[in-house]
This record gives sequence, C-alpha cells and structure tokens, in this order.
Amino acid sequence: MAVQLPSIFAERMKSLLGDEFEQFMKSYEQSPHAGLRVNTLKISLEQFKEIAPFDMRPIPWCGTGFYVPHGVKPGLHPYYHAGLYYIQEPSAMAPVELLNVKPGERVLDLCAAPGGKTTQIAAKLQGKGVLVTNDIHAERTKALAKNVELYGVRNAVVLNESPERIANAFPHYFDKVLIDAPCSGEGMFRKDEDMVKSWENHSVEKCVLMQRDILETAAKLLAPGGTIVYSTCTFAPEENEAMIAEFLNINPDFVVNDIPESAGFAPGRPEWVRQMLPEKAEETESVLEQTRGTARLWPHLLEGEGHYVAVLQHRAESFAEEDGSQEQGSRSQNGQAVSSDFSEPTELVDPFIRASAPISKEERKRERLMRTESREHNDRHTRGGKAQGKQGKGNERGGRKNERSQGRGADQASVDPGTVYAPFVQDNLKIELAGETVFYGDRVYQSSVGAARLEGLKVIRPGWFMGTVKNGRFVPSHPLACALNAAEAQRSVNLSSVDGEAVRYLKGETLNIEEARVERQADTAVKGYVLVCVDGFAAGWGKWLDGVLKNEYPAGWRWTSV
Ligand SMILES: C[S@@+](CC[C@H](N)C(=O)[O-])C[C@H]1O[C@@H](n2cnc3c(N)ncnc32)[C@H](O)[C@@H]1O
Repeated sequence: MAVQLPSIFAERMKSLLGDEFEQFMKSYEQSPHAGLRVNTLKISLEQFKEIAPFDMRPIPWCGTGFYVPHGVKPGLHPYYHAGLYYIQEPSAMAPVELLNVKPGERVLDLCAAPGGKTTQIAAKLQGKGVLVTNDIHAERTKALAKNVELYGVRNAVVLNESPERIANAFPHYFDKVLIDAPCSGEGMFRKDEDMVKSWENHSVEKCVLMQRDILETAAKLLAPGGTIVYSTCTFAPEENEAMIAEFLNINPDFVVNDIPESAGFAPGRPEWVRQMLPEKAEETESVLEQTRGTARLWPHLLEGEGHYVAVLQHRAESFAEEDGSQEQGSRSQNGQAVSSDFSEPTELVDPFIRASAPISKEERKRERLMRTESREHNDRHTRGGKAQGKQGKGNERGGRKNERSQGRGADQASVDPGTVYAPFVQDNLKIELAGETVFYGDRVYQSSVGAARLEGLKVIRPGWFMGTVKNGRFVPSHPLACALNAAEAQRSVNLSSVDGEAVRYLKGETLNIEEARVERQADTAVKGYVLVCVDGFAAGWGKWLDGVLKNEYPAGWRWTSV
C-alpha cells in the first residue's frame, strides 16, 4: 500500500465499515483521480471539448467537470493561463453542484481559499448576482484573489474576515452559503500524504469546535428560505453527521434536503453517531435520522477522494414567525439599497453615479465620505505620505479608519480617479459597467455590493479590479483583461497556443506584431492598450506601438516552466 495510514484512523474505519473495510483499504492502492472543471465564464463546454488539448472523461456529478488521464499536466498549457479551466479534485466539485446556484443570487463562500469552489460558484452565477468569498487566513486569500482574477470573475468580493464579522455586515443577506469547512482531512490521505502528517495537529476535536462556530454563524448570514451547503473532506462522524444533527437540533427552522443516491454518492450514516457518540446521539435523536439524507463520497465507491456533503434548507416561514417580519430579508436590509443584481448595468455616461437603485441618505453620505477620503488620501501622498501600509498592496480595508492605514506610493498624482477612469473605459472598452464604482486610494473597482456594505471589514478585493491611477493616468489591471472577451476590447491581438508565440507572451517577452494583426474598428487608432488573447481567449494586456507589443503580463503571473 502506497499510503501509510495512522493506525488509530484505520482501526476506527474498520469498526465503522465492517465488511466494507477491505474494499475501502484497497482504494489506497490506486492513484488518486485528477480532474479539471471548464470555466464557462470564458468558454462554452462545447467549444472547450473541441479544443481540449488532452483526453477527458466526464465526471458524473459535475456537468463541467472532467477526469484527465494520469500524467497529463493541465497546468502546463497556455489555456490554463487563459483561465479556461480550474484543476480540481473530482469529489471537491460535488458541494457546489448541490448548492444549486442560479444566476442573480447572492452567494457566500465562507471558507474559500484557494478558490476552487468559488470559481465554480462564479461560473454558475454567470456574472449575475453577488459572490462574497472569504477566508480567515490572510496568506491563503492571496491565492483566492488570484484565482478569482485568473478565472475572469467580475462580481466577486474577496474578504479576509471571521464569519462573525461578516454576519454583522451582511445579516440574513445571502440566498446560498457554502461552508467548505476546515476539517481533519482524512478523505485526502490518498491524494496528499502531508494530510496524514498534519492529521495529529488538526485533531478531530479541534476541527469540531471551528465547524460548530462557522455553521452557527452561517445561519445568521442566510436569507429566509436560503440554503447552506456544508462539506468536509473527512470521514469522522463527529465532523459530519454529528455536526449536522447538532445544528438541526439547535436550529429547528432548518431541514436536511435529501441528496439523491446517484453517481456513486452513498447516504449519511446516523448509526455511526449512535455507535461512536452515544451522548450526542441521545441529545439529537429527534433530528439525527435526517442525516441519512446527507451524502458520503467514498474512494472505493466512486472515482474521487473522500468527502461529505449536507444540504441544509431554511424554512422561510419560521423566520417570519421568529422575527415578526421579513424586513431583514435578503432584498430589503436595514433600509439600505444595495445593488442586488450585478447584471444591471449602470450608465456609462457617468460610471460614478450608480443608476441601478435609489440609494439611502446614509449610503449617499458614506459614498461622499469614501470619495473625500480617496482625494485626501492622494493629497497626503503627494505631500510625501508613507508608502506601503501594513496590509500590503494587494489588500483593501473598507471604511475610513482602514483606508487611512492603507498607505500608497508617495508619487501618486492627486488626480481624482474618476476623471481618468471614465475616459479610459470609453476609449478602450466596449462594455457596460455593472455595480458600483469604488475607489480605494488609487485603485478602481466595480463592486457588486458597494463600498458602504464593506465598511470596517478587511477587504482583499471590493470587486472587479479595473486598474490604478498612476502619474495622472489610468493603468488597466490584469484582472480587467482576464475577465474580458476579445469583442469587449477596442483593440485585440490573437496569439496561437501551438506556435510558441502565446508562451513567449506568457513568459513576459516583447513581441513584434505587425499593424494588420491588431483587431480594431477602422476608426480606432492602432496605438494603445491591446487585449492579448490566446486562441481567442483573453490572457492579459499589451501596449502596441510601431510594430512592437510591449508586454504588460504581470511578473508574478508569468509562465516559469521551460
Ligand atoms: C477545505 S479548505 C477550503 C477549500 C476551498 N473551499 C476550495 O475549494 O478551494 C478550508 C478553508 O477554511 C479556512 N478557514 C479555517 N477556519 C476558518 C474560519 N473560522 N472562517 C473562515 N475560513 C476558515 C482555511 O483557511 C481553509 O482555507
């Protein structure tokens, strides 16, 4: 057997699985299955099947998921850099499928880094609605933000917060909440031997404490009638059926939505709670049987690693009974109008006035405050402010106090970002901006939730990062390019993935591109920012001048393999 399993773990599994144990152990002799999920924000499934550079076989529980053969390295293809797919363990695709996200909804991914499930949710939303994605570990939010950006997500807000603080800012706001909980990781032993090593440190007991808190807080974030999907990649009943039974016991306004036993999904095992945790079983007996409708994904019963998923449905009527009104609901919160649908375009004429919904007095005041701060901030820096705040350049903090602590380069011009952003959009893009334009110092974002809602939170990205004001000019960001398609840019150039040109661009090289190759309308000047595409899919910016395409692909993103 390739993987050395901890003996306590093996003994427990033997006692739980009985006759099935031998089959379970045999699964550890096989290699883990590799998968990818097509990013339908950038390419249709049909189109990807036509151009897929490797063999693929469908994953039964995820319409956009495919197994790839062992030895294939999808991360070493230009299409990966163009964000056409996300490399994801097949079982890990199940929770979002079961969350049943629809375009236009408000969705929270509470434990999200590095972002596999966030990018899956984003694809389901198709740019419509709100996606708030969060992780409590600051370091891990870097990968989360990068994946959100690489996959061309326009309507996401990335936070680095505790669930409790998010619940204060977004009470009963979300239609769907995903909790891909921190867990003891037993289901990943075959895929990642480090998980075996860290199993002792991430003891089941420790994880149970975190999961309990997170689940309880998720209930405060959910809108009446909403759905929570709770998932782990562990087998321990304490973290699975027992956790769900405890939640149902404390929250009688929730029920388990049964997951059909198809595609190799096996039912939850309430009897294991009775066997291993008799006190917990006694305390939760009235609801425990519901956990049979949750799902266990077993490595010996399907082609994927070990996972657990529970779908928890809130009964909307119980919310009205408890609160006496629906006022806290997702569509009318505290009298604040929040742009609820990111698909609603704002007028391009003045992208700084949100046209989608009437805004409250308080919100107007906050927006004025944000703009004033932005100006004050730039003024401070032109007078020689302190460079690079504690949070690091990639982080934003909502609100006055935090904005002050941010810090920007002292060389920034005191220009109002609005005066250079709008002309850039008009001259270089063919899109209607959705959501609210938000300024954080010299950085400009389009936000699906707006600035007021984020006040005081540790915000990594308040929205789609459009660009930065540098020396009085607007410089478009890489994430802006990633989320565009060729038709949305005034100028684009196409590079082929097979003749080496795309890889040279991804490595950061300057390319010679003759004028005729720059796609544009007859009346558009050829000189300027060009959206660089790989086989037609946006990968980054270049700046064209006199037959030379200056490479704007960011250093930290470059292709480093030979
Ligand atoms: C299983 S991983 C998430 C994987 C991710 N959903 C994906 O698909 O890529 C669990 C994550 O929960 C985060 N986490 C741990 N405790 C948390 C808490 N109290 N609140 C929010 N996130 C937490 C961890 O930092 C970790 O990144």
